[in-house]
Amino acid sequence: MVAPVEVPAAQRRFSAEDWVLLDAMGSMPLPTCTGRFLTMHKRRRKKLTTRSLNQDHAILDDIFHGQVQHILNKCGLWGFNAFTLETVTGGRSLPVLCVHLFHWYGLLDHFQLDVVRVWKLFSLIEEGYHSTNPYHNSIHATDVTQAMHCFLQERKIRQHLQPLEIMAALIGAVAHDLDHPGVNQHFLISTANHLAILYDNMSVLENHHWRSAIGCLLESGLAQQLTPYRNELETQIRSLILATDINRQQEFLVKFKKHIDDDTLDLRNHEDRHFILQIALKCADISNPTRPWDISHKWSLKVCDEFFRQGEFERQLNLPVTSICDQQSTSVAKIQSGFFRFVVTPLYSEWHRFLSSSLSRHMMNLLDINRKKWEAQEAAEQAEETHTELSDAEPERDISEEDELSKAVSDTPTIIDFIPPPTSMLKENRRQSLAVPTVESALGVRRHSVPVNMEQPPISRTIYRRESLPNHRNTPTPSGRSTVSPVLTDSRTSSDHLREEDELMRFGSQSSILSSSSGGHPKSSDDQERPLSAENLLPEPNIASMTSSIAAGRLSSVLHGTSVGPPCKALTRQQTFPPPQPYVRVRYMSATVEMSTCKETPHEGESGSSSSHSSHENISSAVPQYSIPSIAVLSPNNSRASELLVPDISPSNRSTISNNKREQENCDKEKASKIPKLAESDQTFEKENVDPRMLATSNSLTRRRASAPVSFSTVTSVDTIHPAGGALRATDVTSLRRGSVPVEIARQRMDLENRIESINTVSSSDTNNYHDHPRRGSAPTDLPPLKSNERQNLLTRHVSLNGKSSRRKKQLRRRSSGGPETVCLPETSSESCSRLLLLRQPENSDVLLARRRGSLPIEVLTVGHSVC
Ligand SMILES: Nc1ncnc2c1ncn2[C@@H]1O[C@@H]2COP(=O)(O)O[C@H]2[C@H]1O
Ligand SMILES: [Zn+2]
Repeated sequence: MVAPVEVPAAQRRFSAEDWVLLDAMGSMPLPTCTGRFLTMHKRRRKKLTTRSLNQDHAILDDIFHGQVQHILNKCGLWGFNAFTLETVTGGRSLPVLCVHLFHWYGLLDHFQLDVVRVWKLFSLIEEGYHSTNPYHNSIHATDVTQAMHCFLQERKIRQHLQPLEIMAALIGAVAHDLDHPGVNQHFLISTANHLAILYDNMSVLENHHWRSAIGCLLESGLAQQLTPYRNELETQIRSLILATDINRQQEFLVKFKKHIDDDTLDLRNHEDRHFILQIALKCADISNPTRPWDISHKWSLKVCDEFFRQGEFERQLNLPVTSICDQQSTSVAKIQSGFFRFVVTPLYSEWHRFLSSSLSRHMMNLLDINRKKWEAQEAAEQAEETHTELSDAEPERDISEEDELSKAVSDTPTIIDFIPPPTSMLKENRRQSLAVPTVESALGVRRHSVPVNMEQPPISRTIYRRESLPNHRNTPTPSGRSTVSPVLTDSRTSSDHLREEDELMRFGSQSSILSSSSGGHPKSSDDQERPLSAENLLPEPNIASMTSSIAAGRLSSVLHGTSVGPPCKALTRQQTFPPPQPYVRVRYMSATVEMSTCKETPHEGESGSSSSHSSHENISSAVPQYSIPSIAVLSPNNSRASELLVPDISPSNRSTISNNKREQENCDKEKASKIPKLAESDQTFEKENVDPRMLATSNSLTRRRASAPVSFSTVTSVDTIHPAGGALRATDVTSLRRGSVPVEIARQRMDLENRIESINTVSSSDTNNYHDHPRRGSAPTDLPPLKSNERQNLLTRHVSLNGKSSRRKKQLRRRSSGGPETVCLPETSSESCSRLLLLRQPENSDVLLARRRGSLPIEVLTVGHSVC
């Protein structure tokens, strides 16, 4: 073992425990590197219904040829059902459809392509989709490709299309979500996923999708057959897939609208054709709402299933639950109504204006029919909720007209829920552990475990804050108000909807302007604070993110600019799914993402990296050897890997997308590395979600940030459960407890009864002691006592991210992002823990309720309610 004292100054960031583990890891055999570069270690392959029979004896064919042919013959119709094709092809709908289309368009003949390689390409792509994703799986790729095929048939488009453009459009469509992990970019950023770091939080998924697509082209051998066209083909695929970033929706919509208004699109022009193909792919990507109801409905359920699954992961990780992913406070109908209205309708209206064909009319009709069905379902749900509330509500409490109005639109997600704010905002002061909220703010924009100390804009219930956003979007004005434009007010009537949409549009374009300009601004010190995420709160060269002691040293040298050993070319890779529990996280963070050929680590889709060119030089040597099955993207075996990573943007290629200023910027910035961002980070903070046992007590207590569990080295027995605040020393509470989520680390053994009992035994002096100390995180904060009607509001009002509120008894169900407000102290030598309940005296139950923040368990709320 290497003692810390012997470590050179440059490496002193490792703790003693790190060195023990590093030493142990150094002696472990390294797994074999396959050059795979994926969002997961393992991916369960789809299980075909007849696999057990045909695997061994090939006695059964999974493909029902007659039916397949029948469906393929009709694949130009909008009523196409990808699920049916998936069934009759025995789970191979993607390669079956794509090979058929390559034949149909004459691409095999035109480019003299080997059909076996073509089949291999699409098989690889199919394999690259996660069959475990409810929505982002290969059937979605089939569906989008078929929609793209329909659009390519449109008179306005097809007459000018070139074979290369058709091929790029089909490959772009089928690979546009390749290796999608089933969670959105926000989640990847929040958990500091290796992809988010690699792409500097910009179009993280889309960058990964297009690179994976190029990897498949190489691995299938098709790229070699297409040598004369490769640069152009890859450039187009890249540009098409990057356009599917939902964050760029407004950017494209505004541009498209303007083109149509000014009648400036000339499809004889290559640039214009490419722009229309980008729009076509965007439309195809969100085409499911415009399909016949039975198909559309199925997709809706699937996409919400995936959202809710993400919500559960967020809950498990003690992250704020994304509004549309929170099954406890939203519904499929609400999500669909919002998505249809705010995302699909604006884009499809323009698409219809452009195409002006029978297909576009048909799609608009179906969209309208489907939207009405979801809205009817949403209204029925709301009526039921109202009914439940009325029957449960106190008799004297009338629901005012205003309440009714706000209820009607209360929980429908708006555009802000689907099209997230610019990533630049996420980089700002993102802290969860903030100070004392006011009653007004709690009533206005509070949701879940987001801090409630938000500044309120002058217009009541105006949205400018949503969950997971930085707390200060804009520099406050001298009056302390945010300068962010009001986006949406809730006190609207149906006649206000048009105006509202205008406002939403304005917000959207603001978003994209902000987004695209973010990179141009010099980074303030605030900008440099990395977004809240599990790994960001880990000590940088933590053992958890190392693959070997050699790699650790190398990564350390990359991160900290030291010269320990030869330059390192490997970044570490973590498992995205399932998200590890905070305390077992270290176990999951072992696989590596290979950056061996990553001469530079470019990213596309967004500007914003201020990284320097030099950093890539540090990433250039041996690769930790791991076996990660799946598609090769950045493999050293890839003959053109360096070109792949630094796409050849020749002047001619550049012209392809020259009308897209943002992508040009991206090309210019491709040589920027992500590493300096890590190196710049503020080293004075510990990271969250680290294995608590690996943190020194003093560090963990003083540097604790945000929502991760905290660890204490204090050794207490499970028998010494402290009764409420009575045994909770002020120093424990104030210095130990920080962050906005519960601090459960060890097992929780105490049931609700115990807690209730404990509540009743808390003494006022202890409570006062507790409140005397600076508060951070989600423990109740000091608020003025509430009047009874305010209390009623707090108890029953549901406040959404949108700032919309309604009184919903339902919301009294669990709303926290974590478990009970307990502090468990893991022992170093045994498993036992003790818990400290941060409780209050019974007579202060009003205050308790008023102080409710997201992480407080609902049981405690209920207790408080019952003693009112
Ligand atoms: N029916 C739907 N309801 C809600 N969101 C959807 C629906 N269809 C598509 N989306 C979202 O729109 C996104 C478009 O890009 P993705 O396919 O990456 O991910 C998609 C989903 O997040
Ligand atoms: Zn998609």
